[in-house]
Amino acid sequence: MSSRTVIRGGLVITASDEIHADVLIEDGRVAALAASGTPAAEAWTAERTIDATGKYVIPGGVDAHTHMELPFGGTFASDTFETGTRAAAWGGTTTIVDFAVQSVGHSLREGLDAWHAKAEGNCAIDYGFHMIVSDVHQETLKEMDLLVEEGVTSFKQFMAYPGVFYSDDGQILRAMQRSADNGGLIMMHAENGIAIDVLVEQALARGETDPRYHGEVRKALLEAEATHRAIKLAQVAGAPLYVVHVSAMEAVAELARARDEGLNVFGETCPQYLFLSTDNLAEPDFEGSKYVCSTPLRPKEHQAKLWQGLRTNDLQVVSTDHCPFCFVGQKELGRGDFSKIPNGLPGVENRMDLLHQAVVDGHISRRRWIEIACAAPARMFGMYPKKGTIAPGADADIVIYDPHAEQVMSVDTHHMNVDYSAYEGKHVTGRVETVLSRGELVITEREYTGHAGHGTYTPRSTCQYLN
Ligand SMILES: NC(=O)NCCC(=O)O
Ligand SMILES: [Zn+2]
Ligand SMILES: [Zn+2]
Repeated sequence: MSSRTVIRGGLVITASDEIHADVLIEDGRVAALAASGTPAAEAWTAERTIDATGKYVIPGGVDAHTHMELPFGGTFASDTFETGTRAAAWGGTTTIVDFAVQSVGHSLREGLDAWHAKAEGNCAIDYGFHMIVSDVHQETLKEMDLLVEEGVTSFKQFMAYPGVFYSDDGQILRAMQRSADNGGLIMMHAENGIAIDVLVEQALARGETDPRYHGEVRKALLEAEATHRAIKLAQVAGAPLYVVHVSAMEAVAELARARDEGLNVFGETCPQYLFLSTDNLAEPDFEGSKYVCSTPLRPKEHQAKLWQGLRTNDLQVVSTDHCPFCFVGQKELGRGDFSKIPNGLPGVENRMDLLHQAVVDGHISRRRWIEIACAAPARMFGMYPKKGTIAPGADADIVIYDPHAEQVMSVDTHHMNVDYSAYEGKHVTGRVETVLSRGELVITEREYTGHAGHGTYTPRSTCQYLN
C-alpha cells in the first residue's frame, strides 16, 4: 500500500531554486514537484495534505559534525543519540553524521561497532558516521579501505590533543596517502597541539586559570599554521582535505589560497564562531566555561571573514560540532584549571535558525542558507541527492519553516540535554514548524510526533564535491 502526502502552497527553497510549488511525497520519497495552483498539482490526491501557505518548504538540515555521547576529559557529551537526534529534529535537522572513535590500541572496527551500538534503535532521524583515527599503523590503514567500502568514507585526524587523539605529520601523511587511493576524505582538526600544550603549561604556571585563557593559548596563528601544514601534506599525498571547525581568519586565508591554486581543499565553520566571541569566554563567575571549545571562539573581528568565506565558497559547510557538556558537574571539572574544562558546545538544535537569522541579517541569501546547511554537506559526504535537496527521488526529509515567527533561544525551551543555552536570550526570526523524515512526521506543528528508532543508518558514497 503506497502512502501519499502533499505539501501545498509553500515557497520551495533549494540550493539552486526558489519556486512556489506543491510537493508530492510517496512512500517516503519526493515523487514530484509542480507549480502551485496548476492543474498538474491540483490533480494530486493524497491521504495527508500539509498547508504550507506563507511558509518555506526546505530540505531537512544535514549536520555533518556531531558528537553524541563523546567521551572527553573524563566525562561524556551529555546528549545521547536519542536526546540529541530528537533535539536536532526540533531544529529542522533530519540527518546527522556523528564521529565514531578509534581509541589508541584498538581497531577502527571496534570503535565503529561501539558507535553503531549506541545509535541503533535510538535515533529520531537518519544518521551516518565518520571515523576518528587516533592510532595510525598498517592495520588501521587497511581498515580504512574496508570502511570506505561499507559507507564510512571520511576520517578525522587531530593535530591537537597530544596523548589522546593526536596524530603526528607522518601518521597524517600515511592516512592521506591511503585516502588518495581509496576515495576517503580526511577531515582535519587543525591546531598545533604540541605548541599549544607548551603555552597551556606556561599560562597555568603564571596562575592564569580562567576560561578566557583557553582562547589565549589556542592562538589563531597556531590554527593557521596547522591548516597550512595540513594543506601541504594533502598536496604531497594527492588527497582532498576538509578542515573542520575553522574559526580564525588567518586559517580562512590559508584555505582561500589553496582553493585559488585549484586544490581540493574544503572548510567548515560552525555557528558559535559566527555568532559568539572571546567576549563570551571572558564572562565572569566561570560562566566563560560554557563557551570553551576547540578551535576556540575568536575576537569578533574574525566573524566578518568567516561570513565572507561562506559567501565566496572558500568555506563550504556550516556544521554544529555539537558536543554538549552541562555547566553543573561537567564544565565545572575545570574550575581552577581551564585545561580541564571539557571542550565543546551545544547547538544541534540551533543551527538552521541561526543561519536563517543570517539571511535576515543580510549575511547570506536564502539559497546559500540551504547550500551550506543541507546541500553542500550532503554532497561533501556522499549523500546527495538522497539528502540535502527536494527533488524527485530524494528522501522526503522536509521542513516547513515559518520565516516570520519570532523566538528567543533559551535553555527553558530547547530540547538538548544540557543545562544551558550558548545563545541564551538571543532573538531570532524564523522557526521550524513541521518536520518530515522520509515522509514521516517527526515534528507536527511544534509537537514532537517522532520516535526513537525511526532514524536509520545511512551508508555514504565518497565525496561528491571534488574538482
Ligand atoms: N570541538 C570541541 O571543542 N569538541 C569536540 C571535539 C572536536 O571536534 O575537536
Ligand atoms: Zn575537532
Ligand atoms: Zn568535533
